[in-house]
Amino acid sequence: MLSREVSSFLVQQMHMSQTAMRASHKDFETAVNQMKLLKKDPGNEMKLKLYALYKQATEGPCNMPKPGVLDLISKAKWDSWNALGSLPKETARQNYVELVSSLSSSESSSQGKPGADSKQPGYETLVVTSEDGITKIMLNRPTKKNAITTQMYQDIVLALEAAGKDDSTITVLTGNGDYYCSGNDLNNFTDIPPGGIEEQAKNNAILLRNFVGCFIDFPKPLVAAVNGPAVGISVTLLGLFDIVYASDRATFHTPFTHLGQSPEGCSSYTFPKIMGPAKAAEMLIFGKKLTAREACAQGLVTEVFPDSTFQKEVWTRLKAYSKLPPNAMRTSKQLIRNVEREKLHATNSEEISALQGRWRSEECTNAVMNFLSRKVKL
Ligand SMILES: CCCCC/C=C/CC(=O)SCCNC(=O)CCNC(=O)[C@H](O)C(C)(C)COP(=O)(O)OP(=O)(O)OC[C@H]1O[C@@H](n2cnc3c(N)ncnc32)[C@H](O)[C@@H]1OP(=O)(O)O
Repeated sequence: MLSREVSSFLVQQMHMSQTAMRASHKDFETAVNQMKLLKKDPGNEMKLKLYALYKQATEGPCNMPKPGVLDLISKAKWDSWNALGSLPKETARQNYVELVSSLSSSESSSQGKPGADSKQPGYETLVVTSEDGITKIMLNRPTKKNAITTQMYQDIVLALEAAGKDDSTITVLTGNGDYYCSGNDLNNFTDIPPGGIEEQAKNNAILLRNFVGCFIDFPKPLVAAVNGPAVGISVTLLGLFDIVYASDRATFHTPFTHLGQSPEGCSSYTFPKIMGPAKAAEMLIFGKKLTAREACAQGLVTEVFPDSTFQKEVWTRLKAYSKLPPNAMRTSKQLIRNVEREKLHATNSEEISALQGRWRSEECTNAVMNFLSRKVKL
C-alpha cells in the first residue's frame, strides 16, 4: 500500500516538474470571470482579500494616497491592498486564482447538502475543552506524535475561530502523549487529488495560508504548553504565540532543509526578530535542534518547567492569569501584535509561495519518500 502511494506520488511529481506551476494570465482571467458566477456572497473579509490580490496582480504594489479615516470602505480596501507590500504580481495572480478556486469548490461541494453551513464540527483528532476561563485545544493523535493531517489543519482553524469568540479569556494549544507535535503529517503529500500534484500544492497553499493567518489574527492571549518534543510547523508557529511554556523534555526542531523544504509559520520573520539572525539561521537553514533551556535562552520559550511538575505548574499559573480583566488583556495583546500584523500576513504569503516551489522539487520528493518508506527518521 505504502509503496503504491509512494510511486503514485513520484509519478505525479515528475509530471508536475514538467508543468509550469504559476497561474497564467488566462487562468487569472478565468478566475475573474468565475468570481462573477459565484452564487453565495463570500463575505466582506474575503472580498477585501480578493480585491487586494486583484489590484496587486494588475497594478502592482499600492501607491495610492491613503483615503481619509471617514471614507471607511475605501480605507478598508486601501489597507488590504497596502498590506500586500511588495508581493510580486505573479504571486498575487496565483493567490487570486487559488482563492477563487477554493470558493468555487466549497460552493459546489456544499450544494445538495441541506444544512451544510450550520453543521457543527466534530473534532476527530483534537480535544477542545473550556474551563476556568481557559479554552484548551489539545492535539490528540499521540500514536502519530500528533502529526498534523489536512483535516487537523482545518479543525484547528475552526477551533481557534470558536475560541476567539467564546467566553474564555485565554486559549492554550498543547499535545496529548509524549510529543507536543511532530509537524506536518508527511502522508499529506501522498493524498493526491484528481487534479494531480498541481491541485494538491494549490490546496495545501490555501490551507496553510488560512491556518497561519488564523494564528496571526487570533484576538486573545494565546499560550503554547509544549509538553514534549516539537517539530516543523509546530515550532515555527511559536513566534505567533504570546506565551510559550515548555517541559524540560521538550526539544525544538525545524529540519526544513533536510526535508527539501523552507520555513513557514512566519518564522523567517519572527525567528530572526526573537533570537537574532545568526541563531535563527542555525535553526531554519541548518536544522539545529534546541533543547527547552536553549530555546528559552534564545527567547523562543517563556519559561521551562520540570517535566514531572509541568502540567500542575502551568495550569496553576494559567488559571491565575485567566482571572485578570479580559478586555485589558485583549487590548494589550492587540497593541503588541497590530504593529506587525500586515508584515506577518505578507511574510506568510511569501513563505507559502516559496514552499510551493519546494513541494515540487526533487529534494522534497526524495525526503518525503525516504520517510514514508521508513528509510529515514529525523
Ligand atoms: C498542508 C501542508 C502544510 C505543510 C506545512 C509544512 C510544515 C513543515 C513541517 O512541519 S516539517 C516537519 C515534518 N515532520 C517530520 O519530518 C517528522 C517525521 N517524524 C519523525 O522523524 C519521527 O517520527 C519522530 C522523530 C517525530 C519520532 O520518532 P520515534 O522513533 O519516537 O517515533 P516513530 O517514528 O515510530 O513515530 C510513531 C508513529 O508516528 C508516525 N509519525 C511521526 N511523525 C510523523 C509525521 N510528521 N508524519 C507522518 N507520520 C508521522 C510514524 O510514522 C510512526 O507511525 P507508525 O507507527 O505507523 O510507523
